[in-house]
Amino acid sequence: MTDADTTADNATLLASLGRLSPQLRTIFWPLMWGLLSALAASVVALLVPQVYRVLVNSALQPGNGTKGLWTGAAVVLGLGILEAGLIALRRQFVIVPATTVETRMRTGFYRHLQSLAVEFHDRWGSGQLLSRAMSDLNFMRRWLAFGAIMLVVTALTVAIGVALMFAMSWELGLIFVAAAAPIVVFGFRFRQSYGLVSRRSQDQAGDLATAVEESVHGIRVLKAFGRGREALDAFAGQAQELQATEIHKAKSLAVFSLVVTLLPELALGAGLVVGILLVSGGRLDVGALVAFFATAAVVAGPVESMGPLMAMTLAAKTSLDRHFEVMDAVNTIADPAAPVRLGAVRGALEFHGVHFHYPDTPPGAKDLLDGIDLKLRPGETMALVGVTGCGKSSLLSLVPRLFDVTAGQVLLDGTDIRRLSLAELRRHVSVAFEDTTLFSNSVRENVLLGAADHPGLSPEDVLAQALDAAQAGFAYALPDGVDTLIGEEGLSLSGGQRQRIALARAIAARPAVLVLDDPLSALDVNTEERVSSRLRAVLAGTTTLIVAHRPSTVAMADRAALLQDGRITAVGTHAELLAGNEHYRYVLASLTEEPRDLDTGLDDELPEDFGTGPLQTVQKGAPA
Ligand SMILES: Nc1ncnc2c1ncn2[C@@H]1O[C@H](COP(=O)(O)OP(=O)(O)OP(=O)(O)O)[C@@H](O)[C@H]1O
Repeated sequence: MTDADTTADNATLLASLGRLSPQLRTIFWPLMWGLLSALAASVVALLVPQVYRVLVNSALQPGNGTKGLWTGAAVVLGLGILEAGLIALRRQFVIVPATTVETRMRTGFYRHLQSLAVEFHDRWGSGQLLSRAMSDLNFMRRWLAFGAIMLVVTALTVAIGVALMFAMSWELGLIFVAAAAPIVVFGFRFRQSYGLVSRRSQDQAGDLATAVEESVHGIRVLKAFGRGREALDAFAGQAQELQATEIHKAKSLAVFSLVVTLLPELALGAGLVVGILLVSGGRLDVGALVAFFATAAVVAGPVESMGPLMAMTLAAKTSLDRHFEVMDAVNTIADPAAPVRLGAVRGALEFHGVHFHYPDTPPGAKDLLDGIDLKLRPGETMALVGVTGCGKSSLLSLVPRLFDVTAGQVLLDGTDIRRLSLAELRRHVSVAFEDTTLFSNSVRENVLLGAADHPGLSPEDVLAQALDAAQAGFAYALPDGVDTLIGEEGLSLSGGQRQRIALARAIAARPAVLVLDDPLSALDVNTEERVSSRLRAVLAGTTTLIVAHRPSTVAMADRAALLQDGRITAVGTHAELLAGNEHYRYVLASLTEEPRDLDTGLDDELPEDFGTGPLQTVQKGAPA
């Protein structure tokens, strides 16, 4: 569970449920009609005992025959059919509005997740987000369509039923209420304890979902290291914790239900004795006594269902609290109030006095980036070199504003990137990470994910050029060519193939600034050389900042910058730095030429019809 989860919202029930009101405004009338239908069904159910009363009293009158009996039976049957029809009507009224609210809230949740900064996603487990997006909203819908309406209707049914009982006999009414009062007190205490345990269970279910998600993702590592047993043990432990919570939950619900069922039964027993005494004393007629017990039977159902309905309402509160915990998370990386528009971008990138530390850095600790000054000329390729963990990836993540600087500025063509809209910034800046993420889509859709319209170039041209530049021609030889499904639910690609698709994606966006976080690490030296030489041509007009883990990657850059102790301590050509900087030589010596995930590139032969014409160079801002 994350820190964020522990902020268990202590908002009152009404305050939490009240947050639904903006959603309810648009579905107010269908919901009202649903409520009225349910209420009418209850009133009809309460009318039946009154018919019994008339029936019994008239049937017991000497000489009345059976005529009234049949009429009474027909009325009871008619009321029964009416009640069933009204219940069906309630379902009809609420089903569309409730699912509409659920869909709307789920879409809003997804939109909000997309907009939240990486820093938020670092803190929250994916299972927690998944369970909030799916099961919590699903539960909220069920509560809205059934629980909320039935709670109101149940309370009103009990109130009307008790009033009718008092009207028939205040003595019997008092006995029933005497039994109902402890239920209210007990119900109130139950509300508090059940709310806590229900929250715990929902959080634990979210953690369990995270565990499943992580082990599915990491199945290769778990298998390769033979850690399946440990993962299973850890999972079983978590599952048992959830089981214990669920048992606790079920037990407290069982105790509540016991009290709620037992007390009315005791009241009915006592009522029967008192009722017979009243009838024999002539203070109550037999019809009223029968009607009283028939009404008590109708009201007993709602009284018994009060517990589960209250519990459902509390769980719905928990679900809503969990939903709004995410919705209330502030987007720390947002558009400025009045964004500056850059127009044509040259691609001059500058880090000016940049400081940065992650949000979880202890106070007083030295910044990870401690005053970075670095200028990249338009069209220049700059390699970023430094020992492992010195902050290279972190520095790169500042350019597309995955994180914001904590001090200083990152400037694009002299403008602080925080003054641009995120959409504009990310149109100009494209990224490829070492750790590639491909979506469950075709190669084409993955590559063209961020591709903008380019005058004079069809999407097919952009795709072909990007695949060529990334030396990812193997895509044409896949079973369905570039329409082959890849990603989690598609064809498995090698590490190097994935990297090249991701690189093609970054290139297809044809950005002014390309940020590459060691995107060639999984390639063998020969393939890397081919990719590098194509990249050099393709990136001729694109400013590129590339993290290099291998000397060959450094060699393709115009200049290299050395990141050391949070600062850029040297900038120059590879040859200059090699000749004049000891730390640079030390870092380069520690870099390996071996790819971490060997990808031979043997499958890279291009189909005959690919790339036979003069290949166009992807130049920013101008059609090739
Ligand atoms: N999201 C994060 N939250 C908190 N700390 C982080 C986060 N990402 C990285 N760090 C920490 O910041 C430091 C620098 O990490 P970074 O990935 O930027 O280094 P790097 O130079 O790119 O390393 P490498 O060469 O091994 O890829 C590390 O100590 C790392 O643990």
